[in-house]
Amino acid sequence: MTLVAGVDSSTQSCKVVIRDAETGALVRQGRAPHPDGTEVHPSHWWDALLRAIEEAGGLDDVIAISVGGQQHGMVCLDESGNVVRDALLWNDTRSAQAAADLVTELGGPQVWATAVGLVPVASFTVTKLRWLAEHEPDNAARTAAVCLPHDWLSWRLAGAFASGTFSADSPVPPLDQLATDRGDASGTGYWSPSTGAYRTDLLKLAFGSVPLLPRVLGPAEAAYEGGAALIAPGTGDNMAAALGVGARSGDVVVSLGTSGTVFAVAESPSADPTGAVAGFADATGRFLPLVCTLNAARVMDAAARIAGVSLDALSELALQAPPGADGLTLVPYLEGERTPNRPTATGSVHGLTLATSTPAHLARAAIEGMLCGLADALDALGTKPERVLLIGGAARSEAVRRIAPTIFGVPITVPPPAEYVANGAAYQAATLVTTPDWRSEETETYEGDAVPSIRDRYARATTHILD
Ligand SMILES: Nc1ncnc2c1ncn2[C@@H]1O[C@H](COP(=O)(O)OP(=O)(O)O)[C@@H](O)[C@H]1O
Ligand SMILES: O=C(CO)[C@@H](O)[C@H](O)COP(=O)(O)O
Repeated sequence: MTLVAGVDSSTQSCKVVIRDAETGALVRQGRAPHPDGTEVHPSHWWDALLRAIEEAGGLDDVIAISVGGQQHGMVCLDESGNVVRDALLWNDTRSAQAAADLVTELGGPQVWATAVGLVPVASFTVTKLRWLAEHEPDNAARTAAVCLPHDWLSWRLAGAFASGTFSADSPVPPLDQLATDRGDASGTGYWSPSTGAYRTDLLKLAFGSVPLLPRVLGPAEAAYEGGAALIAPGTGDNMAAALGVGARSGDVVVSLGTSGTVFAVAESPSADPTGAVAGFADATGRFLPLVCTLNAARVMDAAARIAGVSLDALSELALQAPPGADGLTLVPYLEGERTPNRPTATGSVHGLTLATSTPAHLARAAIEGMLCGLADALDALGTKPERVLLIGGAARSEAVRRIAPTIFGVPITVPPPAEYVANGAAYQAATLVTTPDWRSEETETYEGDAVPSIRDRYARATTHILD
């Protein structure tokens, strides 16, 4: 059996799957948590990856590996390859003003959308670099190279394979060996999906100089060869999820992880001047228009904490309340929000009465509020899906699966719970060594009558938000 490994280094944890390259059969897996917070030293991701690899039984028998990683995080390296400061993550909103400034300086949202397929908001790397230049000029001056979480982990893996040392002290390769892929590069704000080239002029506008950037690889190009295993180009976690779930034309994927994302596979690049849709590239040579919210699975974590129950109990409670929770409406801007662009917004609860002041109503309102944000995202995407696939940690909740059709107004297809980002990365690794024939597993379909009043009420509630 020929084995490949796939890694999902996402916001909350690192997961590793080891699969048969030919059939995709799962052989072993492991996981380890990441620390909380929106700025994290990348060494924590490396430690978590090493622990997840160990739990997955090691890589000695693996011939290729690929890393899918949380998008947009700013990893700055000095000339020796040391990390300059903690990485600012996709959900860190301190660069909101930098984003607004950059939009104005280049001539408005349309110019950005045409240039790089997206309009800057705090999530994107380019705005974090502007923040760094303005607020930490010494760190900016020490920055010799900038890369993304998956680029950095792949580069560290290359050093580990080359030296045979998988530890905190594994040597690192030279900076000019850093590599990335189209998918993750398209989330920086200084790489154009339509031309396939860096826009170093935009990086210079933001940062004042142009540090070394990773080479951008095509889907079938190995990033590193010569060690004990090939290292595939890797990609952003959403691009890897699209691969893992086998997304095809006509599909829309709704992913409920730390972020909520709604995306589709497209044949041509997109440029949305409203900024709602980010016109990313994907990991197959095509494109991945995507809408992202900052508030998804953790809204349920928060509701469970308030109610003092487990996630499973929260799910059961939510199904005890009626659709619409008798008017209790929760706007889940617990981390600010990205779509709509409300970086300083806070969450709110509307419609409290004696009758709606129950844990069951709160549970239902939390799930409905989270899903309403994603239903708005689906509208913004503007495609009429043939299938809506629901994945991510919160898709494990029975209440989420059953409530989703009432909010989205379409049937929802739910693949078996699995690590689709890690699976997609493993699939990418398999393509380096074989022509994989991975069968997709049976899906379940959830249907239910749409209840438009829930979204109407939610829309009204979003106009009464405190910053
Ligand atoms: N049964 C469940 N019901 C609701 N939420 C769940 C359930 N299982 C896991 N989650 C949530 O899913 C989230 C992790 O999902 P995941 O897709 O792995 O996130 P990420 O990729 O952003 O790290 C956590 O917030 C966790 O609480
Ligand atoms: O910023 C985005 C997409 O643009 C997020 O989707 C990140 O890629 C983080 O993903 P998760 O950790 O929630 O999977």
